[in-house]
Parts: sequence; C-alpha cells; structure tokens
Amino acid sequence: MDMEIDEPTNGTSSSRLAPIEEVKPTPKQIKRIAAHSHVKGLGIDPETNEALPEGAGFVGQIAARTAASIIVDMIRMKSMAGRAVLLAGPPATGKTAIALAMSHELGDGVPFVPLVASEVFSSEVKKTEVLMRSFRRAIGLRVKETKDVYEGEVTELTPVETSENSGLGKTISHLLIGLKTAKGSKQLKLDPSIYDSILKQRVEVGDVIYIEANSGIVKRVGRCDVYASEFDLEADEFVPMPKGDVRKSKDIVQNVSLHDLDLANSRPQGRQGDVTNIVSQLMAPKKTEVTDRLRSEINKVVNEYIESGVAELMPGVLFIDEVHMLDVECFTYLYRALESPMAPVVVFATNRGTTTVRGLDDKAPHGIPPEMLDRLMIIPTMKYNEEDVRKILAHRTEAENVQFDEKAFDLLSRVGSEKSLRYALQLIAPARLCAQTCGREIIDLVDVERCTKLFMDRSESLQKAEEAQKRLAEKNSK
Ligand SMILES: Nc1ncnc2c1ncn2[C@@H]1O[C@H](COP(=O)(O)OP(=O)(O)OP(=O)(O)O)[C@@H](O)[C@H]1O
Repeated sequence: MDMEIDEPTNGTSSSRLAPIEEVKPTPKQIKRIAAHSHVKGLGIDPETNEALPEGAGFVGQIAARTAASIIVDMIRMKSMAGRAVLLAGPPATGKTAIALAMSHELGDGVPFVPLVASEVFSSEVKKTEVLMRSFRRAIGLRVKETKDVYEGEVTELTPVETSENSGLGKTISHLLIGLKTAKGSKQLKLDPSIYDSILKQRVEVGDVIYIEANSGIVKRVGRCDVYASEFDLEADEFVPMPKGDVRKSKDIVQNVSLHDLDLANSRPQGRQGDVTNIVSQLMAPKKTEVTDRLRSEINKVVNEYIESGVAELMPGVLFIDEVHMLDVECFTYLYRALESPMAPVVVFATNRGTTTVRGLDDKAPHGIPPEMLDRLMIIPTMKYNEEDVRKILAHRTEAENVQFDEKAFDLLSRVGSEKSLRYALQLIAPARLCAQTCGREIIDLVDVERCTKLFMDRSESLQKAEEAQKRLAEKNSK
C-alpha cells in the first residue's frame, strides 16, 4: 500500500486554508489469526529425519510428527496413493495441526483437501458424490505444454469503443495491447472478448502477461520488477521483463485437479476428451452434473496424456477430520474408492475412543468399522505436559501478538495443563480484551483470573450439567 504522507507546509499556508496535517500511518490492522498460523511445517531434523523437540512452530508430539514426515516422504515417492492414515488422540493434541503441517511440507504443487466428515451429509448432493468430488480434488495433474504465445510487459492497454447502431450505447470493437520484451515490442489488435479476462485478472500497464496465440487465453504472470521500488509493501509478485521476441513458443505448466477436469469436461461446448482443450476451458462457470461415465472418460484421457509424457499425476492428500461422524455407507464407499488407481492419500483424524459406528448398532474403536481400521496406518497423539503447554501457548501469544505478565502466563499455562490446552488458547483473546478495557497492553494476572471465572472449560460445564440433572431428578422424585 503506497502511504501518501501530506508533509505539513512551512507556514506559507494562509489562515484561510484548513491546516494540512500529516497523515498518521494506520495502526497495524488486527487481522484474524488462524488457529494454526504459527505452524509452518513438521519441524524435522534434516540429518536424523526425526522431529525436533521444537521446530517450525511445533512443540512436542515427536513420535506423531516423525511418523507424519515418513508419510510425507512416501507421498513424495508416490508410494502412498490409495492408502490411509488415522491420527487418533485426545482433543487439542495437534492432529489437525499435523495434517496442515504435512500440507506445508508437501508444498503447493501437491493438492491438500480438508474436509470435515459431517460435510458429506449435504441436502443437495449424495454423500458418496461429496466423497468422490473430494477424492478428485485431491488428485492433481501437472500438464506441460508448448504453446505459441505473445508475452511481454504491458505498455499499452486501450479498449477501442464504437457506437452501436441500435442506440444501446458504445461497445468495444477491439482491444489494443502493447507488449514489450527485452528484445522488442509489438502492438496487438485483439478481440473484445479477451478484455473480460484482462479485467478479471486486473491486468494493468506494467504487468507481465502472456496471451495464447490460438485460444486467446490471457495469463497475468506478475508485475514487472522495474516497478518493484514503487510500493512500500510488496503486495504483488514481481517478475523480470521477458527475454526474446514478443511472439514465442513457451513451455506452460498448469496444475489442475481431476475435479476441475471433470467439471470442464461436463460442459457442452468444446472438443470433448482433449485434456489440453479441457484445461484451457477452465474459466467459464459450469453447472452440470458430473457422472461416473464422464469421470471414466477423463481418466482414460488423463492416462493417455500421462503415458505420452504431457501430463504428470500428483496424488495429493484428502484430510477428513472428525472421521467418527461418517456412517457405514461412507466407509463402504471409501473401501472401493481407495482401491482405484487414481486415489489420493486419505488422512483421517478423530478424538473419539470406542464409540458406535454410525449406521450400525456395534461399537468400534474411533467409530470406524474394523474392516477399515485394518487398512489404516494409525498415528497416536498424546496429551501434553505442562512444559509443552507452556511452549505452545508461547507460540500462540507470539502469533496473536499479545504480551502476558509473568504471573498471568504462569496461571494460563497451569490452566492449559490442568484443564485443557484449547481452553487456555481460547482465553488469550478475551484476556487481551479485558486488559485493553483497563487501558493496559500487557495482560495481567487479574485479566486471566477474570476470564477463567467468566468462561467455563468443558469438564466444568459437564459437571454443572450433571449437578443440574441430579437436582431435577431429586425434585421429581419428591
Ligand atoms: N504440538 C503443538 N505445537 C504447536 N501448536 C499446537 C500443537 N498441538 C496443538 N497445537 C495448537 O493447539 C490448537 C489445537 O490443536 P488441533 O486443532 O490440531 O487439535 P486437534 O487434535 O485437531 O483437536 P480436535 O481433536 O479437537 O480436533 C491449534 O491452535 C494448534 O495449532
């Protein structure tokens, strides 16, 4: 953001004019801090391949993190597709954090699709369709193509209008774009339909773009780095000015998911069954039911492209949290889906012990049928000791940019280990608010004490509910 500061004048302004005041920089915007923003990875020691006691924002849970890093290595070696992992442990022991850390370790090229099990019970779509869509979203395809493109830094962007006979006002007859490279420049006269894509990607003069010669697809690569010093905060991605001629053959790599291809292929227009054509049609909105027949068509085409070396399959991770919420029908569907040649790695998480499998009367560990449990690689997570709780809270207070007085932090750590980590984490924000209402930036002991009285943790609330139930039963028995 370019911070325009109006410098105060040197007294030359007459008393008639409003005094010019210096624009104060806006206070640091308090952004919503995500629950796992402090976790940057699994924190693995590159020498030993073991999890460090503290690393990448993670504390403790060494065995679980080490096991997760082995799973990540197997995914990278593509020897994990179609297998499933279960993260099982008490609440707030880092299961979700580990799953997200695995996604960080795998990098952007590998899809990571988070799903809460209860999402499958949608009123519009079948449970099995929700699962299949999530499966297909978690399978990436890296398509490499050589295309004729016009590439360069935009030096001119002029929509040429023409007045329409029908009197409905002006329309764009064509678009003039100037492109410049280190070697030359070219002015292009383009069809007005390309202008929508330009506006959608907010292309401006100074941006580096390429336009596919045969399909007219525009892709904004970034802002030319000659403008890098223009902004105080680099809010954009800066790229060097392209070399060579404006018109060139360029290797283009696109990452898409099988679900994207399914949806694009289910649209009526365009040549069916050509993945490069399908990939290039990904722009327009689509509202069409994807059938298994269409999916098998896509699978066939994708296999052809993989065999011809044009595309590379990138099996990703489907993370299903609260897996005990799935019913027996979903588990049955998952058995089959996991056996298909194009299946992602499925990571389940649950904090339940032995509980009823939904849809059956039987109880089973974690609410998962034994036939499925046999197929899972189970990673247990353990409760934290007070020292780990203290370190985790320290990471969170840093991520949320709050400061605690020492006694206040000791009380918070004690609450975190005696009651629950999540309860202590949830007290951070209200404690800060209590301090701020008393005009303090540093959270004091009284603020934490006040919040522990105002907000109950789960066990306290359960105890009060049982006491109320008991009193009601006694009253009814009189
Ligand atoms: N070992 C850890 N290191 C750093 N932060 C952690 C660790 N374990 C948990 N956290 C943090 O504690 C909070 C709760 O963790 P998380 O949501 O992963 O627990 P969970 O096991 O998934 O809980 P639930 O079973 O209730 O879903 C999150 O903010 C998470 O980032």
